[in-house]
Amino acid sequence: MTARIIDGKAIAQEVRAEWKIRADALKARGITPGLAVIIVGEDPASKVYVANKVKACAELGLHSEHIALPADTSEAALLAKIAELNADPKIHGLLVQLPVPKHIDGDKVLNAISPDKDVDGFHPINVGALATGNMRFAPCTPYGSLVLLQKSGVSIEGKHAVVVGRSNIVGKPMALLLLQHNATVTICTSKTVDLAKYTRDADILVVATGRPKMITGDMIKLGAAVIDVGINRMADGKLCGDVDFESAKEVAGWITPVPGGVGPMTITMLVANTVQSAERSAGI
Ligand SMILES: Nc1nc(=O)c2c([nH]1)NC[C@@H]1CN(c3ccc(C(=O)N[C@@H](CCC(=O)O)C(=O)O)cc3)C=[N+]21
Repeated sequence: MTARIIDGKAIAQEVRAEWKIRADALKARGITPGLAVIIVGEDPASKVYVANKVKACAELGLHSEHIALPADTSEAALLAKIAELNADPKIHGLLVQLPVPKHIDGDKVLNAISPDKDVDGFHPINVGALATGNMRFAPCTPYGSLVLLQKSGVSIEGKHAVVVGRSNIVGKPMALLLLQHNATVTICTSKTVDLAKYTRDADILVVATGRPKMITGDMIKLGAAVIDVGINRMADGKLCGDVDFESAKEVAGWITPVPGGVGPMTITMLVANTVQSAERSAGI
């Protein structure tokens, strides 16, 4: 068997076109959705992310601002910038690129972002809203992964979904979203004893561990849908996922590539959340 490759770039384009209609409707009413991204310090990986995000905002005709602060920016100065953007009516979505430098308390930063502009969905109020099924902003990577499954025709209800990785930004919210869609959900961690026992039982397998190629074909159920959230840069400069694509594609029913899988969808859902936030602020 050879898996159907889930084309994240193509699906991202399709979803962006849907959101462009909504952005255009807002602009017709004189409201341009606006996104602000704050980056503290230099991180080579964030350059691609920022470049792709700028492109997506431009495609949809959104207003976007990039605030690049030096690595030695104080916590107080960062919190002041967040307060300024919280109060800025041109800005409907605001995020601080993670991780922040060690001298800054990341939780304080997430708490400072207005829950109404928190397009990452990382503020405790929005985390709680997702956990109780009253979703406001779904975190972009899990949200994008869910849309990839839906657009690929993978059924979720009643299926066994296994999420490997329990981070606050991917694993935990992914598990909650799948649960919301009536999957039977198992969350595994790097400490899980006999991980393959769980992954081999997964109809839907989402991998977000940050460990290159740790899931191999022999750990996957025949016909499973495999979503690879990992983006690892190898010594040769090439990107690879947390799944060993070559062996996995022989067993899986569907699989996302890296790059060109979850990454483009993360950006798309960030833009979608920004448009949704602007709609909400306009009372739509
Ligand atoms: N507050 C916050 N929110 C985030 O959403 C966030 C963050 N911080 N910190 C960094 C990570 C990383 N991230 C990526 C999103 C898309 C691609 C992406 O577009 N990848 C493409 C291109 C990859 C490449 O060519 O390098 C792909 O996978 O095809 C990459 C990385 C969002 N992040």
